[in-house]
Amino acid sequence: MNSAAASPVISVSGVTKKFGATQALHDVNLTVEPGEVVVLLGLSGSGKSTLLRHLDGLEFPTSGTVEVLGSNVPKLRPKALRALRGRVGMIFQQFELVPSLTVLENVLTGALSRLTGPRLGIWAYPKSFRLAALNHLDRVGLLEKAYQRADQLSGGQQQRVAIARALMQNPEVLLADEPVASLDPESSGQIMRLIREIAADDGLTVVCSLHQVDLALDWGDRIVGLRRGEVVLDTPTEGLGKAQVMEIYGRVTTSTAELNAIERELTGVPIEVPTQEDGTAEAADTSVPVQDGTV
Ligand SMILES: Nc1ncnc2c1ncn2[C@@H]1O[C@H](COP(=O)(O)OP(=O)(O)OP(=O)(O)O)[C@@H](O)[C@H]1O
Repeated sequence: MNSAAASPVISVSGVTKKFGATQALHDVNLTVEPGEVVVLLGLSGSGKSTLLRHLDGLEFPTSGTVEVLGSNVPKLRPKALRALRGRVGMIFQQFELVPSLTVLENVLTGALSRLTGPRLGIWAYPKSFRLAALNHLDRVGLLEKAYQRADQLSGGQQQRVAIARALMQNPEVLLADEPVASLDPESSGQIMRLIREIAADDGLTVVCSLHQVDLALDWGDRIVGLRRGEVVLDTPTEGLGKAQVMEIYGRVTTSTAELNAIERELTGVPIEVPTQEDGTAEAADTSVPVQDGTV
């Protein structure tokens, strides 16, 4: 193996991010190796989007370093940052398609970082790009929808278009910010399977934020749990159970109400937490083994 292949794709070190008085990230460290499929797991407001946005240079750290594909992201000049973004595909909870454009043209916009000047209409793109876009639509199972307006598609179909658009960049890294939060369970499963399939076929490194423990355990190679901007869990999913994930979240909170809220949001089902007289949760049962927890 050569040294380039052994280098991490993502290396976040000591990153703190403040938005005014709000500390969105606190001393975050994260290393992602080539081909890894990592889930960022956490509640709303735990810092998942902020961390993902640092990886694409959409946010810059207040302190700490962010390296992606060998580049020190905050230090990049605009042209180099654009070039890096061309190697990093991103998909979002709300798909972010242009509703009035056809599916095909939406996919083609994924190639804009490789072209110069504005492009209006599919005929403004070189033939090789149009063929590539059709090929990507075929991969996500939407070839027959190529000439429909994007807003005529279901949510799951729109997310497929967004994936095809990201593929148009020929990315090396795929970042997905709650990609199934707006979808029903069946479409969610299909989209998550599709992302894994494409990641395996194309050798992509994936970092995907989710808030459902079950989905994260089923889907990722590794879970990185965020809580109030801090990494409280970083472990392979193999052999890891939901109880262990919850136990770690339990160990980093002291309030019963907060723990119940975490359980409800992460799983949809509140658990009974024994309370002490002062209303705080009893110390977590440390008899449950925790793998590599960094709480
Ligand atoms: N541009 C911003 N300006 C001010 N505060 C922000 C900004 N972006 C994020 N925050 C704050 O930073 C914290 C982390 O937010 P972030 O969106 O990263 O969390 P999240 O885990 O992705 O949540 P969600 O799943 O709801 O998107 C929150 O308190 C949020 O209000």
